[in-house]
Amino acid sequence: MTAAPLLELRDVRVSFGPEQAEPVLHIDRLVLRRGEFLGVAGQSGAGKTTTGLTVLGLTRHAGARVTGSIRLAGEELVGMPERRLRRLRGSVMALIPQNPAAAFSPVLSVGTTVLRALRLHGCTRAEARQRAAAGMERAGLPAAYLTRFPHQLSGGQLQRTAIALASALGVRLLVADEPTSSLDVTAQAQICALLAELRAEHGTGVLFISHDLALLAGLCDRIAVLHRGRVAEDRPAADLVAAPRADCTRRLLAAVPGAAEAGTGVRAEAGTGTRARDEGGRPGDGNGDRCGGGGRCAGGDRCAGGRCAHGEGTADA
Ligand SMILES: Nc1ncnc2c1ncn2[C@@H]1O[C@H](COP(=O)(O)OP(=O)(O)OP(=O)(O)O)[C@@H](O)[C@H]1O
Repeated sequence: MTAAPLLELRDVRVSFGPEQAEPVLHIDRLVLRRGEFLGVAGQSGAGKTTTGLTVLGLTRHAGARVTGSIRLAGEELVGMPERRLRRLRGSVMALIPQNPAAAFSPVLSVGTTVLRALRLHGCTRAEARQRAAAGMERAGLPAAYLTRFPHQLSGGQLQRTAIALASALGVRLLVADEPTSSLDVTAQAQICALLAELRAEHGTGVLFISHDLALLAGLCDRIAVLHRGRVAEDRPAADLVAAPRADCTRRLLAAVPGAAEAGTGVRAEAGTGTRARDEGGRPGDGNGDRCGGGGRCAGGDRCAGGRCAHGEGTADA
């Protein structure tokens, strides 16, 4: 049985500037199901970020005109009053930005930001504290880090704190806009594994925006490739990278290091399958957890939450 769409975009057009301006984004249809990872790929300027921000109702702040239909769990977002949208952002959907510092005030401890967000969405003070600490623990960070200011955390730690908040809020939809592009491969793997845990625990659907097809291939169920604001192809990740149909997809694949030698097949190098713990967290066992990638992968079973992030297969393969 096919799961009902968590998010469905239909004939969505986004334009900036004068009334008669051509839309920079025109998506006929894009669907994300509950618990699904949908990769959104495309070269620079293709419309990836605009897609994510439009779903969250944030392009309107930049003066965009948005028409068409965006339904989240059946509720229409296009034209929704800002007040209601604000309530949904944080309780039902959230953004993990490329630069996590943007999500935190530089003059507040990250804990203050996290607790405020939780209180805003109905938690009592005690509940907020408990959920924030649990979220940090899940993200592999000591709860004591909540007392730190953003500049006292590394990019990866800050990104994990942002995900800890999303986890504490139990959001159903996460828009992750290039969340790992500024991180090293270990931190990248930690973020991917964390997102996969969110999926496993809350059934969170993730719109994962990246120009990195190898990363998306290892992490996502499906990938939609955008080209000049249109969906050029939208197919199961494995099929898309094995046999790309659109020229723009082929170009993105050609840009993956090593892809030229390996033909079109991309071996995703997204995760290492291990999740390091920062001091004060649960210590890793040094071996990493075992990978669920059908026994063919040397990673851990945290490797994208049972779905192998190494392009080797899936846990139940
Ligand atoms: N606020 C804005 N005003 C005018 N045009 C905009 C605005 N935001 C985005 N655009 C245009 O929309 C198009 C898509 O931009 P977008 O940032 O979504 O691309 P992208 O695929 O995320 O690119 P990148 O990978 O470089 O971040 C571009 O042509 C861009 O110039």
